[in-house]
Amino acid sequence: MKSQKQQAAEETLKLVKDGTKIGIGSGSTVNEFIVLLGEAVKDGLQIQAVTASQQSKRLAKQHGIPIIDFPEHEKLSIVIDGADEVELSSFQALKGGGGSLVREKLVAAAGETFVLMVDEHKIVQQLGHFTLPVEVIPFGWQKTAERIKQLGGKPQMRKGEEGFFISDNHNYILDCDFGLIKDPNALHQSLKQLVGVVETGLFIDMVDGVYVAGGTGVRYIQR
Ligand SMILES: O=C(CO)[C@H](O)[C@H](O)COP(=O)(O)O
Repeated sequence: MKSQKQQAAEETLKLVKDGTKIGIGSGSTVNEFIVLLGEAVKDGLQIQAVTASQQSKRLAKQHGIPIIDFPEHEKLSIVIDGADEVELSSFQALKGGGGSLVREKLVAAAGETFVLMVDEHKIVQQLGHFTLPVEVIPFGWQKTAERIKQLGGKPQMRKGEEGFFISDNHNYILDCDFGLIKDPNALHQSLKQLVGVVETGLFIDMVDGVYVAGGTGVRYIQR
């Protein structure tokens, strides 16, 4: 039997059109999508893809998907990604559980359409059950953590296999508990103003649609 992640990935694949350039995010749901996309490429689908993480790039290459560098001047027709939480009344999303939030946001911003694939437990009334990943510059990170505390967050350094987790951009991730987030945009703006913060996992006004997989199948919710 197919998992909810596989079902969501299968539906999302139908949005990928022949002859286009697409963006691919990261995470376990995206991994399912990459496997299916690889099969479609073997069956003749012609696409080129930009990946938002080294891990997605490796997997995409293994599955025969043609990879291109980040496009400087062109738009990607669609960008597909997973998420840790989505709030559907305003279509704000929280991402970065896999630590690739900066590149995911850059790739998403280059897309004409940005679509998420999630299973239903990731749909929330208010973001913030999942701690908010914030990518920070390693230099002086303790001071950056102090500044985040002054905004009301409880930052925890993310750990990797050996010591601190290091992002693809050679930065650290602070997983910050702000409780339930009443105003995601205001929090995102406040964090972005702090010295040492590179990016937050709040994806504000970026999401165009969400495939939600649940017990009764997959539904598409358009913004
Ligand atoms: O933001 C992400 C990685 O930085 C992922 O999209 C998010 O963590 C969801 O992952 P998964 O599909 O494994 O649940």
